[in-house]
Amino acid sequence: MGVQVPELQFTSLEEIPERISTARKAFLEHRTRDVEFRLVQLRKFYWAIKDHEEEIAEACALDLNKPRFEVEVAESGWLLNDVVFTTRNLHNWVKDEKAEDMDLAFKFMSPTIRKDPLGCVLVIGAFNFPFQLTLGPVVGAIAAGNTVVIKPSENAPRSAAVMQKICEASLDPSCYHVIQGGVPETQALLAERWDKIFFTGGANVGRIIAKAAAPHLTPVVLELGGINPAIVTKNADPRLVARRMLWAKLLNAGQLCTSQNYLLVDKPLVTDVVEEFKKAYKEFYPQGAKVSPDYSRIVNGTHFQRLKSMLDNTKGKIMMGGTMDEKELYIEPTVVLVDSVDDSMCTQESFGPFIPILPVENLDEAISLANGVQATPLGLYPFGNKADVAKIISSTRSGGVACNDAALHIPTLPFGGVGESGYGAYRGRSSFDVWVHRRPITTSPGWLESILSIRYPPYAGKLATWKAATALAPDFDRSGNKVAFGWLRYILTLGGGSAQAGAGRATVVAASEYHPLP
Ligand SMILES: NC(=O)c1ccc[n+]([C@@H]2O[C@H](COP(=O)([O-])OP(=O)(O)OC[C@H]3O[C@@H](n4cnc5c(N)ncnc54)[C@H](O)[C@@H]3O)[C@@H](O)[C@H]2O)c1
Ligand SMILES: CC1=C(/C=C/C(C)=C/C=C/C(C)=C/C=C/C=C(C)/C=C/C=C(C)/C=C/C=C(\C)C=O)C(C)(C)CCC1
Repeated sequence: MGVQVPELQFTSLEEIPERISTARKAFLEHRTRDVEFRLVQLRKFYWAIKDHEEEIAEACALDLNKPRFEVEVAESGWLLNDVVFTTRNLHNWVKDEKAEDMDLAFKFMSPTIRKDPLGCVLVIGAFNFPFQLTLGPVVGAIAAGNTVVIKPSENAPRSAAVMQKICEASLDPSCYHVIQGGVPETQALLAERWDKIFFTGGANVGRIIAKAAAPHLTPVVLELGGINPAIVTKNADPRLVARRMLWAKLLNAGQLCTSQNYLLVDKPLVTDVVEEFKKAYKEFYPQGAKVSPDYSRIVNGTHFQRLKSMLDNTKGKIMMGGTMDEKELYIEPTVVLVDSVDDSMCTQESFGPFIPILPVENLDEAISLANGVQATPLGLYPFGNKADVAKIISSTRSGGVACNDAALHIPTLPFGGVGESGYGAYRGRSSFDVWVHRRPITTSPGWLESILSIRYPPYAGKLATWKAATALAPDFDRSGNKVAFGWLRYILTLGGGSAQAGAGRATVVAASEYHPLP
């Protein structure tokens, strides 16, 4: 350690519109259209992240007391891999796609899908994994050819300052801008028109973002939190449950949007699960979490007080942990046995190291409670045998599911919420897809004019030909049942059927309509 980390300086409010207009102008001048330009930006970005790894670690330590291992796995190392993965695949992702499922009649128009950049976009980051969650979406936005304005969270100020340094050291200053600030600066950004806004944070601010975007018809991605359940059936292994669930609450001291908020545990397993939590805690932190270099702190006093009042107000029984130190913003990993989902430990997203356990009679009760607490959380963590897990997945909804695990998300799988946990997904290829418009392009050759002339007035006598050429015949009856061998009948009668059959007819009928141009 010992590297100097810059202080965060807020951007002046007057400067914000000018910076946005520079970014917009750069897009309108097509500077980011060229794929080689994007690749060079990403490659320079990679080396800037690499060159600032010490500062990233120091900033994360100052902001959150984040352990070096977690920084390298989930911040700098995560981003470095993300950039390499993107640069390796970008030539493939940007390629025009041949449109699928096309009727032969339209194949002559060479239908393709172009992946067009959206324009000038805004990324607003969160504090908890500041580098990953702010610059991760930016990697995709650059790859897709957008110009980007980046607003890191002011709640991780040192990380925000280092992000600015990294961006300014590597990225084209006309296309990519970092704006620093809190609520007034974010509101100044939101007053402008964007081609997409990508927000990671809580649902309350998410609503503010969506409202601000609506008058401009700006599409929004909302990566929000969730009151994520873990469901533990009688067939689960208590040791595995405890080790994995505890891990999700040790990472960044539980300030992790994918960590479980509460556990619904089959009654006969509760004692064993609690005992295994104690064993795992002892194993992970033999001297306790407070003196360990491998345990983060709560980000600030406001969040500390919020968490403290959750614990103060619980009617549950503390089974493990429960200590805290406001001066150090330290809260111990804490297991609480509760008797209702209405307990203060379960009614809100803790975003901290709390592990409330609610005993349940059976799996049906667990599913019903989970759906009642929040029907669309960000993550869901079922523990049990194959049949239990299958039943849980098919009776619930969530952004993602990690069976027999906690908080896990493979870095290149699409990641995003559903319903109350947000909308839109990124990571891996989805980080590119989320930032492009799939623009269908067709080209109608001149020689097709005689066939296409069926669309022009006068219409008299043309409808029957049109229908015969284009109508798809159903392969199902009025009761909704699939008709066996329906396709054969349609082909034999030239009455419709599959796309291929329709295409054949279209060509035959259109050819019969052929009249040379006058
Ligand atoms: N789905 C995900 O990927 C993900 C990741 C991390 C965090 N989260 C969620 O984020 C929440 C915690 O993160 P946070 O506290 O940084 O989020 P937050 O909701 O406080 O949002 C932070 C951002 O919003 C801005 N902001 C705050 N109030 C505003 C207002 N009134 N008007 C305009 N802008 C405003 C801040 O300047 C900051 O940039 C948790 O709910 C967590 O679950 C979700
Ligand atoms: C190592 C070898 C192998 C493979 C081993 C495997 C598969 C190990 C897997 C380890 C995992 C899953 C480690 C995960 C660590 C994650 C950390 C520290 C933190 C992540 C935080 C994240 C993503 C935060 C996100 C936050 C969000 C979205 C919101 O708040 C073999 C078996 C292949 C070969 C031998 C060697």
